[in-house]
Amino acid sequence: QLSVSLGTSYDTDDGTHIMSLTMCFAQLSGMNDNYTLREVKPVRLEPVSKRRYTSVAASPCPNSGRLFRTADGFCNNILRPSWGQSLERFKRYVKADYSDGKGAPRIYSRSKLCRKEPWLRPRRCLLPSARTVSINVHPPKKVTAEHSVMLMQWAQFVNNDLTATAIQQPEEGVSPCCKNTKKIHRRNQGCFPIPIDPADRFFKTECLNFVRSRAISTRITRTNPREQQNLLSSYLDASNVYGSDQDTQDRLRGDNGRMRTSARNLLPKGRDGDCIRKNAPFCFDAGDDRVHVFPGLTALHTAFVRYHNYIVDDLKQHNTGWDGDRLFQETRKIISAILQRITYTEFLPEVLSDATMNKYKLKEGNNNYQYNISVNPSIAGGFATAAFRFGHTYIPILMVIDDKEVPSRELFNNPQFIFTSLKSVVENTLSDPAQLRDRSLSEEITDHLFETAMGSFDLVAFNIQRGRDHGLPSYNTFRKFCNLPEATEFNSEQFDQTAQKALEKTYRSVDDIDLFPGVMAEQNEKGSILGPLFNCILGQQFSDLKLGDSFWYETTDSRRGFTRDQLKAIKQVSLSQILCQVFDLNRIQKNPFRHKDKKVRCKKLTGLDLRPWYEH
Ligand code: HEM
Ligand SMILES: [Ca+2]
Repeated sequence: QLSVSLGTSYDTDDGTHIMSLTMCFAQLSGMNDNYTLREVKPVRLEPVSKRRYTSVAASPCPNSGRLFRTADGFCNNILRPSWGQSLERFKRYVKADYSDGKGAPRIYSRSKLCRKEPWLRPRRCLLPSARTVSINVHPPKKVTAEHSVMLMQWAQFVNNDLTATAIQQPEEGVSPCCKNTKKIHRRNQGCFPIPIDPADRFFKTECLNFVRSRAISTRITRTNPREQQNLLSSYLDASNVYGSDQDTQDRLRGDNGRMRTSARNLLPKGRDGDCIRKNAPFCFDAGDDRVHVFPGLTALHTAFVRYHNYIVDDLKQHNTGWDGDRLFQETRKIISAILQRITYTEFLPEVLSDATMNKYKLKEGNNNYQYNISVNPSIAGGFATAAFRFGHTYIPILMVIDDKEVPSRELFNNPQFIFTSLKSVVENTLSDPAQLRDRSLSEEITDHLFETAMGSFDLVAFNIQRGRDHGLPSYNTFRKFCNLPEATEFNSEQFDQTAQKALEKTYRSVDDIDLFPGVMAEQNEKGSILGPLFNCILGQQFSDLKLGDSFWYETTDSRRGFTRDQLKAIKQVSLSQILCQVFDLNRIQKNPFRHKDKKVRCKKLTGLDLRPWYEH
């Protein structure tokens, strides 16, 4: 079923090849025959984050005059300039757990039961296949949520501002991965295929191809184990709109501070192989290359490029002395601030409990934001590889577009409806329900992800396998990190009865439970759609992203922040109002994340008052 052609690859400094996940999937699924990789620039082998300056004077970062964010996040922290910069390593909240202590995936059970004959050397048991965990612990169930598909889309849009893991290409001769099933568990190389049971409900192959994430360093030891690399600036800085490096930013920029667009004010034309182009005239270009993954996501990218241009056009009229650079940077700063504010004041309260919002100081303050230069704003593995993947549970089974039901499997990576029916995509992203946040996930993503004639994938199995690839410790280890009691038995009270049974059927030991299934199986915390461990990991990461960002929108540093009046104006804007404005809607829910919320006339919502930016 899966015959794989790996196409072109790019050599980096160290001779390995990297690409992002979408590219990898596109290739593995044979999405496009003439698929070629976007050029990947040579990558620093060693992160420079060990470098620490003890004084502002010694730091290479400017610290006077009017300051704007760099494209890649460099120098946001003037003493640790590479913290949060694109191409840096993921940080870890909990020490890595590799099966060889260095970099081989976590594959062995803690259980001692696998010695068949007592006189022989005990044999270590393997963990269950990630596909088996997916089938047993995350079966499909059709229950819709009070939340709209827009909540799922915002989560993904934010995610694509924060994290994209660099993927290694399998070595020549090793690919396709599945040809080497015999030794799969012992490999510390590019391939780590997911075994499939012959009785699998859907897949008829022996295994699913899986390419390991790129190791940031080739010098791996027990004290310096394998680490993964984030291709994005980790800051919530609208890098999904503007790119995570200067070249991408330059490519996306138009004249006079504007962003480039294409006919009918859509995103600019990108490279042919970046999407399924069957019925679309072209693929788009955007700050993050996963822009086509779902129509609502493409719509949000379109929304913020349009909004950028709207602001630039207004400021240009009033500040005739500003050149294109100034117009661009001032607007980019407003857009990043609005993205931060929507995320922390509109989105997070929908998913985290009030207690978590308070504990991690995630609520908007009153002129009392304190930047903390010793907080590392990089993304943690446990967040990217498990916790923030909670959004996958929300992916709908279908979407209504132009009054027709379209199964999600036909929407992945397919931009055709953006060209034909953008307004309908937006309206239905707002009014269609998301799937309920529970441990079940739809077959659209567990059997039919990125489906083509060549085959398809299981996203849940990938989440679990990715965790093992990254040496992510088990669920219980993270419970300990969060000061939560560890599960000692499968019938621990944080799981409901059916989840207990599913976990027990799948794992030999409670200490084997992978983070993703464990956290997904937890019962929700009061006032949250997520359990306590989710609340802790997400709370901690969003706290780091806020306290460790010297350009945080509420900063009182006059060189990096806004004036009082500007901030006041920013605090009037809402996601609903922006969507109304850029898509010319008539009515919308005040809360775009709840599909049943009462709709109001768009005219009633307050927009961004740009007068505080006018220079006269
Ligand atoms: C239409 C919906 C979506 C599809 C088809 C999709 C697909 C994928 C795929 C294929 C991966 C890579 C898996 C791997 O090999 O490790 C991934 C990663 C990820 N997804 Fe999704 N996803 C969707 C929505 C979401 C949503 C709503 C969220 C919520 C926040 C989310 C969060 C993540 C995260 C955090 C990662 C890891 C990113 C990285 O560091 O590389 N995804 N997704
Ligand atoms: Ca970013």
